[in-house]
Amino acid sequence: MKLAYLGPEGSFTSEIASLYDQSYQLIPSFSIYDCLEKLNKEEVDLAVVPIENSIEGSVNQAIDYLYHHSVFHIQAEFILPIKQAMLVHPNWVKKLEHIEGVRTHPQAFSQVHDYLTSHFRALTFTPTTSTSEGIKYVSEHPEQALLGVGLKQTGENLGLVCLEEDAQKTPSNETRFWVISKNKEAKVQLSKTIRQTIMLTLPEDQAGALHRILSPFAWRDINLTKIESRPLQTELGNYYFVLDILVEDAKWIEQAIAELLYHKIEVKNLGIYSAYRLNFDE
Ligand SMILES: O=C(O)C(=O)C[C@]1(C(=O)O)C=C[C@@H](O)C=C1
Repeated sequence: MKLAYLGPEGSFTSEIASLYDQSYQLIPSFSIYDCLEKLNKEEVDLAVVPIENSIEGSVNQAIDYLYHHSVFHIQAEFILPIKQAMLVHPNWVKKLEHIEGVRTHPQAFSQVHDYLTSHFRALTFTPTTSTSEGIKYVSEHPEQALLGVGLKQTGENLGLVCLEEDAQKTPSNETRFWVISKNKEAKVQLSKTIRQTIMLTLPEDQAGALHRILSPFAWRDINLTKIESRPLQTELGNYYFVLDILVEDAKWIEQAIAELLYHKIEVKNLGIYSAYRLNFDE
């Protein structure tokens, strides 16, 4: 069985992929879109993708793909602490004033933007499909005065020097990842947090839409951990909604969903899954 992840090896996503289930063959993929396409075309059994970061918010490419394509099931959620290391080729360690650019994933770039502006002059930012892709480029181009950003270990394995281990804006930087399947529903394991995610589409021009979405949950005392609207990509002003629900009693959630359906709200159910917070420092 195969599991697609955002590669190359050494990305934050690969950390999750390699600890998920050792029996899967890991398939590094070029982008989040590519991972989910492989899953949708059933070339792999699972895909692991980043969903949300505590500094930068949702990973829209992943959320939108799940809404616009097929039926997917979330198998599990992992929350990983993210330490963004600032990495440079040894050639440039003593000549940091010559650094001209940074090559990394846009999420990582935003997370370390403050560090870059306070330590370097204006740098050219070149987006890469993952942090590990950027780090690999920096290590393979010693003649270019560049910085890579991402996992310290990935940089050091490729011969780069770490200038700063924790270059992100805030000390608590975390990213949520989902392990996703296409046809297989999740077997929910016992965990501290059990969540359910649904995506909602409203009938056109409904007055009090947000109220209609929230009230079935509010009066049943169901805890929502996130609500977000995303453009439907039809025309300006049309949205779909993503709700993360804390599962305490699944029966009440079923009833709330039935109420939504009664109001002609379309519900795409990504299922009930266990959520785990990882901390490698403990
Ligand atoms: O580029 C990586 O290493 C990834 O795994 C992607 C990703 C993301 O898209 O959010 C994952 C965690 C960090 O927030 C930065 C980048």
